[in-house]
Amino acid sequence: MSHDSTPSPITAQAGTALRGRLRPPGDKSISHRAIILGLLSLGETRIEGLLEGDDVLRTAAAAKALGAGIDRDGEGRWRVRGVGVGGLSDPAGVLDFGNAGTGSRLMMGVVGGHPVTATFDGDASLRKRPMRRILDPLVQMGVTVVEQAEGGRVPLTLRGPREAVPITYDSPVASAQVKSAVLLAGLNAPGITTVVEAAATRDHTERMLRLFGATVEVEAIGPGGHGRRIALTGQPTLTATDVVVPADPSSAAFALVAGLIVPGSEVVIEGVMMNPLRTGLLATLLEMGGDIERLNEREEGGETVADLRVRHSRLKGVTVPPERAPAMIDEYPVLAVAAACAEGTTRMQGLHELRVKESDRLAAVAAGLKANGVSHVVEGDDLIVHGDGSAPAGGGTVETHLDHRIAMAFLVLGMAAGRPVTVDDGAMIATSYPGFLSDMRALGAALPA
Ligand SMILES: O=C(O)C1=C[C@@H](OP(=O)(O)O)[C@@H](O)[C@H](O)C1
Ligand SMILES: C=C(OP(=O)(O)O)C(=O)O
Repeated sequence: MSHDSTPSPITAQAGTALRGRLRPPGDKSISHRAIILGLLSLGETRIEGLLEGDDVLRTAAAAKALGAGIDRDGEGRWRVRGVGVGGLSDPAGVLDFGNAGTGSRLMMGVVGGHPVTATFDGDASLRKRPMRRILDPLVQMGVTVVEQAEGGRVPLTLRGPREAVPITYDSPVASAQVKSAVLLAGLNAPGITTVVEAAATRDHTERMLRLFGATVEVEAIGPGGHGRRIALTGQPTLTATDVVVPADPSSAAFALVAGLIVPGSEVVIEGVMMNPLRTGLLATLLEMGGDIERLNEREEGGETVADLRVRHSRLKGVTVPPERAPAMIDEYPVLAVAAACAEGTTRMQGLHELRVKESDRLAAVAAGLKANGVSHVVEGDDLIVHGDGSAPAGGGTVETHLDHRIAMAFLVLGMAAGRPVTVDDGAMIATSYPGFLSDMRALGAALPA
């Protein structure tokens, strides 16, 4: 998403109850990976339900620049003709990933496993995000960082080695992006590339690699079996396959919380992916007393999905332990909104990774709560929100810092607050959920067209 244009503020206000059904867009993590593995396989991958948000469109453009043939057949229906592992060519221009951490970091892994040179860049938000976490393992695999902005940031240029070295990487951060970058680089390395993670993060890369024909062995390790050792056998022939993308639980989160906090609401959110490494918010909202039913569980695209029926509920404060963070890392902004409407104190612990997202989400959420009269405190890496069970005051303007989730979360707050809530810029919503405003309006939310 280029952000040279003037900001577009959006205001949400409390209105009638939310009612009806909605299907959130395709999962962003799976959408990026479907395009990337399409690029790295032989034959034509057909994707259904692809998220057509700006982040994913950037990944598609980068895949094309690296040699893939890409066609859009209709809404969410895409075809990718791959070049196979080892088949990438030098891109003609800079790979501009806009606002997308996932797209840029995973593609750094792809490029790093091939003897090609590519320059990565992005918007003002992406230019602030740490890339050393990706560059460190890639350098161990033989990649040369030709150029980089200060502190290991984009714009940066990578040159992959003639043959990547398979490594065992003990990841210092709980990050699916780091894990995925190493595994994707390992695809074109002879031998076994292993990633060890102390806490399991979303496993879409591992699952999809298998779907395309790679051998990936996964072992639960560490106390309580919460960690993972993932071993990929390098230089497989990946075969194009069909991918059906389930609805994104991180996008569903907004309607889910809105349904809980707007009085009188009853909403069904359809086809939401229930991968246990993505359901931390659901578990937390249930603990808070949320009336949420999991209906019609079924398999879609290799994942369990369910329809979620949510009704307005009296929520109570809870403690969210740090070990739950990987399973709900993108959902804390909207959980903070639920906490603002709950009775009692909600403690969200171990949120350090929130500081390196599209914005410093810990600071951005705290500032947004303050602007809207919600009592809270940040203690180290913990966010503590005090609610009294009544509607938050609202009336504030929230700075979104080019962060889609901050924008959507505070618009949800506005749907339940005493006075309207304005976000200073809604443009970034299109990176992950282009239909957000119209979907929420269809349920009855008082949002501008
Ligand atoms: O791998 C992925 O698709 C993602 C991993 C997470 O990031 P980290 O790996 O930085 O935790 C998450 O925040 C992001 O939205 C998507
Ligand atoms: C953190 C996110 O995405 P990314 O890292 O891909 O920019 C997100 O979507 O909340």
